[in-house]
Amino acid sequence: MDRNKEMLKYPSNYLEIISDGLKVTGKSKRIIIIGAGLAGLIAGSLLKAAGHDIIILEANERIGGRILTIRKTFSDENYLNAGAMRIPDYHYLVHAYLHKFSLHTHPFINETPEDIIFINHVRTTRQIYEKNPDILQIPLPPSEKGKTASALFEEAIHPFLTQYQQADSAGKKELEEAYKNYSIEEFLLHNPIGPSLSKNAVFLISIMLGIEGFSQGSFVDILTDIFEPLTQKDVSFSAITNGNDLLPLSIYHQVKEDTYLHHKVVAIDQSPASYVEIHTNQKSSFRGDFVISAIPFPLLQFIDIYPKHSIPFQKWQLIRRLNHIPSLKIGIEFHFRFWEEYSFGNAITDLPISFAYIPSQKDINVMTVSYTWGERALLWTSAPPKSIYEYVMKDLAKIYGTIVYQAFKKLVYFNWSLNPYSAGCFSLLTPTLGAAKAEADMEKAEGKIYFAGDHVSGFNGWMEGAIEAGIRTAFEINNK
Ligand SMILES: Cc1cc2nc3c(=O)[nH]c(=O)nc-3n(C[C@H](O)[C@H](O)[C@H](O)COP(=O)(O)OP(=O)(O)OC[C@H]3O[C@@H](n4cnc5c(N)ncnc54)[C@H](O)[C@@H]3O)c2cc1C
Ligand SMILES: O=C(O)C(=O)Cc1ccccc1
Repeated sequence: MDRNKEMLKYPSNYLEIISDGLKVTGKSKRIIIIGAGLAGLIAGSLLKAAGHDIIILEANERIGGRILTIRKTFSDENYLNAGAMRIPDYHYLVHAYLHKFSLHTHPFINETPEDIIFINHVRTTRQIYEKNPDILQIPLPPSEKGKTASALFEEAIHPFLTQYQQADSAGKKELEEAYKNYSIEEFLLHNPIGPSLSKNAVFLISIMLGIEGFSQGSFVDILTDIFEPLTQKDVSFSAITNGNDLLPLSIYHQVKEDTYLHHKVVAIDQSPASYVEIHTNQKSSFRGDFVISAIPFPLLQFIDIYPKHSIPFQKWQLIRRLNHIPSLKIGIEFHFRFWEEYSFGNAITDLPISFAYIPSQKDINVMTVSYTWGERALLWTSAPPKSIYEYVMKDLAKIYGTIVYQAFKKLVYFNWSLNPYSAGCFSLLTPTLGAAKAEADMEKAEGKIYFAGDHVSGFNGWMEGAIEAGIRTAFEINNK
């Protein structure tokens, strides 16, 4: 995929707005922003710098939303990015803000030849597997033998991807329309324009590419949007040294005195002609000219909006259905970095832990020992908390050896499905939802209500999307 195509998505001025701010129009407005995640903070900081009067209402005791760096549980400078953890090299808006705030980054270790693959009770390394894919002893038809999961996946999507990359925007829309009813799993099993794969090949691809939690996701959406960075071979990733929350915290310093924590918005009333009134759980209310909802769509269902029909039927249908998929991360601080002693890499497995990532920052002893999405995360949600240690360590020992028991120091986990401030991880479009999204015109403001957040962007599920939507809404209101 042409990584620069993402840049073509943006009006050229997004990067200028990050470096120079919005144009000062002299027409100061009061804007209420719901949510102090990345999107809300970006919108608030830009509007404030352009001379507007802003208020940010945040339900939680902290800012940052789904960027969550857990520190206090661990010793010394150790931390776990329990939410956003990696930044694709072509997410230009994120990188522009990292530059603006002089935040240091280091390469995020997404995959290495030393990664351990433990699938079908077979333990091997990525470099051995890539030379001999049949080592996993997964029953495959002759046409699929000797091919890696990536090769099988690339063969299956190549015809579509070639057409899509060569098409102009009208052609892309036609292709999206033609294949909008396929889930990723359905496309791979009953490929309309390429080789169909066996069930076992789709199983293998799901495990190796992490789409197991997304199997019912829209083929078009997964390939062209949400999963794109993870399925392209030549994408590199980075992470903010000492924790990804340093990005929202850097922005927060600019709007701290305008932000109310512990203020959960419970109602938006845009009935009055000349203002919108926001009510919170603190029995306080705030009036403004406009409001930016920078919270996940699922949570908007808990907010009363007046007049009821000020949100069109199609958009309410989407708000109700654009649920966030489950996700759970488990981190362990170890007494010593055993992975360095044995040159171990990350882990990819069909065991319950699914993915494990060794820390990319060299002096950190905290490993992400399990990262799951979708139904794989639900398995952990069902586990009694006191069993999590036992289940995790059993899997880790199979992959890294019993050294993990000697090295163990402290375990922490974060279940995004049980998080009242996000209702899960991020939204996943199913084929029918893709159509509903197009109909609902998600980005369009409804009266005085503007919509920001990764879910109303070209980068759903990524910080890039939160920034894009934050800039878009600030830009639109500033020009009113
Ligand atoms: C497990 C996980 C892994 C991820 N990995 C990556 C990654 O590697 N790279 C990447 O780029 N992105 C990743 N993401 C996605 C990224 O974190 C999000 O896209 C981004 O942080 C979303 O920002 P946002 O401002 O749109 O929403 P949020 O961060 O969800 O912010 C919404 C805010 O609104 C607040 N809120 C909710 N309801 C109310 C209410 N009623 N009143 C007031 N406030 C309210 C919440 O407390 C929250 O602070 C990951 C996310 C998760 C969960
Ligand atoms: O990189 C990650 O781990 C994320 O969660 C981002 C993401 C977003 C959407 C699909 C897969 C990964």
